Amino acid sequence: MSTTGFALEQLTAGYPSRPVLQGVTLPGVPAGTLVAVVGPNAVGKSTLLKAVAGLRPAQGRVWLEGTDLATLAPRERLYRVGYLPQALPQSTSLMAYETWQSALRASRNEWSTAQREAAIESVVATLGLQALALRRLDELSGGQRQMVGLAQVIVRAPRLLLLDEPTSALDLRWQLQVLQAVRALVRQQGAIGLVAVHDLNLALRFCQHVLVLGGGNVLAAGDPAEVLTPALLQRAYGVRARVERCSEGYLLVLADAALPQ
Ligand SMILES: Nc1ncnc2c1ncn2[C@@H]1O[C@H](COP(=O)(O)OP(=O)(O)OP(=O)(O)O)[C@@H](O)[C@H]1O
Repeated sequence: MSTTGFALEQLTAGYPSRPVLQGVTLPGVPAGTLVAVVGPNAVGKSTLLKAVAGLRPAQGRVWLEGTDLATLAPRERLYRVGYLPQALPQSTSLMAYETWQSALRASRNEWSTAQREAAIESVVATLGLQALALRRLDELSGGQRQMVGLAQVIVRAPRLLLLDEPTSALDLRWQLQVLQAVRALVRQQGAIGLVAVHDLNLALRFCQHVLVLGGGNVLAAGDPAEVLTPALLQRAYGVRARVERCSEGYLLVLADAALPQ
């Protein structure tokens, strides 16, 4: 399997004595697509993102723009792939701006100083982070630190963004602002984004593709509006749920009851 976009072929990953993902396959997702990775707690969403990032040993293939990522040298993989972990960035006395500079020094050292500053200004404007740039990380709230961490990933302009619950600490406004910005960036740059999220309404609203994990493999994948049906939600999460179109025209998941296990 080879593709101009992104694909997974028989990806198997886990931990010693705990296999988590067994042969996950996701056929070609076109460039410019934001993919929601969803599924219940402990199903392996973070493990999948770490394996794709090259941070967990894995078998199988991860295709990006026709290249099997495992064949790349670590530095080249770092250039192409940006990973935002689920845990918030470490609190340090560095200013947000300095953390963005150091992210660029680590992964874009071929860029001139002017290019790096332009990239930082662009991400600050896109995410609306003007008020945070000169603040120290150890003085920021959890949500503010999450936005600084996201900017560290985006500023490098990776071809593949792996974002593990990037909105978990954000209020309603910032959830929308961040996912709107990520969707627009992925589209404009012809990149690929994989976003692990619990909020299926965000997946329905912002993602063009959804990968539903269950039992170590893919339960369903495709257009979120077609995949996230009440039957699938019952199977994946053990809930009785409705999917209804709101007055603004968006599909919304309404979970009515947890079913007995
Ligand atoms: N470092 C580790 N060592 C051993 N097992 C681990 C480790 N990290 C995660 N696991 C296990 O791997 C499985 C998948 O975990 P993972 O974090 O990928 O799930 P997840 O779908 O992201 O969950 P959540 O929605 O709760 O964040 C879980 O059973 C978890 O306990």
